[in-house]
Formats: sequence, structure tokens, C-alpha cells
Amino acid sequence: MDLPTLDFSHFTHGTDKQRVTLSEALVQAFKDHGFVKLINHGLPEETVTKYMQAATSFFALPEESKMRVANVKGPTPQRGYSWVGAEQTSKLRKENTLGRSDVDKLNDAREHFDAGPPGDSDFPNKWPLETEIPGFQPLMESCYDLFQQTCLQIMSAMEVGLGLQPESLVARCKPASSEMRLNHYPPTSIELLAGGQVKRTWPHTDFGIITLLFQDSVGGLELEDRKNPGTFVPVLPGSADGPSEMVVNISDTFQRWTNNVIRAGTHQVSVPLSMKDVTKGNCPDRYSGIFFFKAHRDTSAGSLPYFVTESNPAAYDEITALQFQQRMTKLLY
Ligand SMILES: O=C(O)CCC(=O)C(=O)O
Ligand SMILES: [Fe+2]
Repeated sequence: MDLPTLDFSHFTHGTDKQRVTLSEALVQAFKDHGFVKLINHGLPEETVTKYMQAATSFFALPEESKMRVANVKGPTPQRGYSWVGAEQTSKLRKENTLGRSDVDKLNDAREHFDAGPPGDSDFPNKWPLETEIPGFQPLMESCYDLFQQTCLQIMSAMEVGLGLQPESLVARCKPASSEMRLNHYPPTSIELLAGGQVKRTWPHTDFGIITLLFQDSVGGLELEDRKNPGTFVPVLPGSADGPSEMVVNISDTFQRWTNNVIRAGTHQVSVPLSMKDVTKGNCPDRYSGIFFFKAHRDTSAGSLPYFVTESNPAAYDEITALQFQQRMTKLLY
């Protein structure tokens, strides 16, 4: 399977014809795979580099400093630090746990840090001490704003590609309720990963509208091949001398809005491709930087009337984006 790589500048800086062609290709890639790679996505290279560096710096903090901003487990949007084993993505899909008696042992070998909109008063962010990690909070907040802008542009392209009214998707995403996440996968025993109880990340879909994903050069991200359900193919990191690539996937809220016309991309993080034949030793550290683009909390996460027809009746319940997120987040613990 070949994941399409699209040049997003055709939408942001192209002719009318190029805008339409890009938008249609984007919709097609999402229909086919739930995933796409974008180049010339408009995010400065430096922003992406600094976002990834923020991950390295945060996870290098002493355990005590990370635990000072620990996320409180529960249904509320995640804020701060989740230690290895804190959440179990295995519990998000019944395919992961079906017929197993060891469900509580199906762990992720991953720690992560989550933050919501800058200055969020509903679910306040938890920032580590400025003295311990200088500049972390302002950097994260400036990345947030740029990622949010990029996602709004992708929504505009989806409006064109799907034949929706201009602003009809964009308006549902304001004010911003997106979330950013830094992931760290510590070196992990290959034998442990082969044992079947622990994965770097279990197969799942994300909860928001779309997700932006940046990964280091280690690899291991895989998406489900829709032509062969249950099998996964690698989403390889871009080459160091090639253009900066951004992985984008469709998440649950968009699947709900489009009433299954565009389905969320199921993905997991596994042993890197280059180590598939290795049976002993450790997988190296891996870092990823994520942006979960989300609908405004009070917006409906039910299917949009445009996608509900006699032959495709509404498949989802009428709940708000926040209620949906809480329903899903609760499953993780
Ligand atoms: O680390 C990755 O590449 C993917 C992480 C992921 O799927 C997530 O945080 O939702
Ligand atoms: Fe994910």
C-alpha cells in the first residue's frame, strides 16, 4: 500500500484549479486510508524541530518533576504527565481485548505529556517549573497556535473536497479546543513486545477531528491496511534530506460528522521496520509530537445532516464533542 504524499501549498498558494484538485485528492486519500502525508504544509521547519526537542527535554526531567504535573486519571481531558502504563490504549477497541482474560495487563510502553488550549479555564494545563525546563510553556503555546491554524486550513480544503459550504467545518472548531501531546517510548525489550501483552501503542483511532503527527527517525508507526483489515503497514519517517513531512489522520469525530463516509485511520506503534527480524535486545527510544485537532466542546459530535440520507441513516448519537471525548477518555483507565 502506498500512502499518498500531497503538496498542501497547492491549496494554500495554488490557482483555483489546483485548490480543487488538491482538496479532492485529500478527500480521496482519507477515504482510502484514513491517512495522508503532507509536504509544504506551511509549518516552519523550526517549529517542528523545536516541538520534537521539547519532547526530549520534558521526558529527560527527573521522575519527581514529571509527577508534579501528573494527569489525574478519569474522564476529563488529559492534562500533564501520564507515566508508562498509566493509560491503556488496548481498551479503546474491542478487537484488542476480545476473548482475553488478561485485559488489565495489556499495557502501552509509553509516557506522554498533554496540554490543551493556552489559558484553558475549563481544564487548566499543567506546566513544569520554568526553572527546570526554561521556555517550555511559551514554546508549546506558540506551537499550539500554529498547529491550530494549519488544521483550520485543512478543514477548509475538506469543505472544498466534500462540496460543503465554506466555513461549515471551520466554524465548528472555534474557539479552539484542540490538544497537543508529546510521546516518549523508552527503550523497550523486543522480547517483551513480542510477548503480546505490551505494545508501544495498541491499535486505536484518535478522538478528535484530525490528528497531526510528527515522528523522529526511529519508525514504528503503522496504519491499518483497509484492503487487508487487521494487518498494519509502516508509516515510514521522511528522509532527513527530503522535505519536511507531516502525517495527518482522520479521527473519530470526523467519522461521526461524515456518518462513516470518511472513516478514522486505525494506527499503532510497533517495533521499527528495520528491527522486525531481531529477537533480542531493545528497541531504541522513540519520540513523537502530536496535535489532536478537536471540535469546540459544545459542538455536536453527531452526524452532520449533509451526510445523513435514506440509504445512510444517522449512525451516531447526538452528544457534544466534549461528552464524546469524555466517553472515550474514560475507557483508557
Ligand atoms: O507515536 C506515534 O507515532 C503515535 C502516537 C499515537 O497514536 C497517539 O498518541 O495517539
Ligand atoms: Fe493515536
